[in-house]
Amino acid sequence: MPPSAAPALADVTASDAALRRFLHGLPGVDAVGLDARAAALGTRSIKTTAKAYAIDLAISMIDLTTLEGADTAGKVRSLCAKGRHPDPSDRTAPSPAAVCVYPDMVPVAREALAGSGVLVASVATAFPAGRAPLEVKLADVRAAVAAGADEIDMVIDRGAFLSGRYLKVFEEIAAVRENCARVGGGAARLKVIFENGELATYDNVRRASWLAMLAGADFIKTSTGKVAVNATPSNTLVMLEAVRDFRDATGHQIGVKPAGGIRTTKDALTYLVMVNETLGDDWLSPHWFRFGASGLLNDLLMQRQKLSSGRYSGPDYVTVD
Ligand SMILES: O=C[C@H](O)COP(=O)(O)O
Repeated sequence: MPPSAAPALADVTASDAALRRFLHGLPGVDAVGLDARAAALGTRSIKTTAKAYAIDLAISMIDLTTLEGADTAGKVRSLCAKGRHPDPSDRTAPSPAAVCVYPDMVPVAREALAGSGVLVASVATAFPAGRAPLEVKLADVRAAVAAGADEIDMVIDRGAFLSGRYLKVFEEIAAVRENCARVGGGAARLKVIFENGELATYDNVRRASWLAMLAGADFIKTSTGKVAVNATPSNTLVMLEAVRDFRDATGHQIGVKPAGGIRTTKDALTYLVMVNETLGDDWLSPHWFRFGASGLLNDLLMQRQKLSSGRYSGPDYVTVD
């Protein structure tokens, strides 16, 4: 429980039963209204001047990701080079927030990004399925942190969540958080991935959001990018509302990271409009909002070039993805 959590929330994690009562007592999500709201926000138009600003903001919010079994040190180095200088012809192009890799690639990314200001994020906890004993998951986290990860992206135990064992999920997140501590002080920021596509209902997404925030998540993240349904405007909107309500209740601000399947500038701008309308300026920074994406950066760079030069340079021009 965050230290200054409101007294009304102080007891909700004391037992499985209390946690279940609390999570099932949250207001139900009106799925029809939610989908309509998310769709309406997607139709907003943005002025050209605001668009240039929004594109740069979106670039700065990317966790530039490669999470493939076939990843090599060479591929990770190329991605990091792109993170340092996304547009070699225009040094004013901002860098993404982080490069996100598997734990064994953290030392490679750490070295390649040294001094760049681009963070190293690592998935951990037996990503993406999370099917391993807790000790194995915690060792995964410790190894990534020891190798220099600035951020850890963990997956929740969806089997436990879906069978109502909320306290198990809570305790696992809390244990991972403890293991994010760095020797010598400080801690990696913790992003908690729900895999919304497996949670089946928006009510479950809302419950998972509160559960993760109560357990000490710094960020809540929609998806691994490895299942059929990943981030959607609707399931992200549920999470935006949850972080808003959690801050109202506790004073703690939590970040949000939609991930998986976000590939176009139009998609990214839809999410930024949603953040702005739901949460306002306080979340419009890479510290509080991220896109987990492998292919979004190139489209944003192409749109950025189009805005400044009036023409597209084409996908080959913006290099590796
Ligand atoms: O967390 C990031 C996702 O794994 C990236 O998914 P994507 O390849 O669909 O962009």
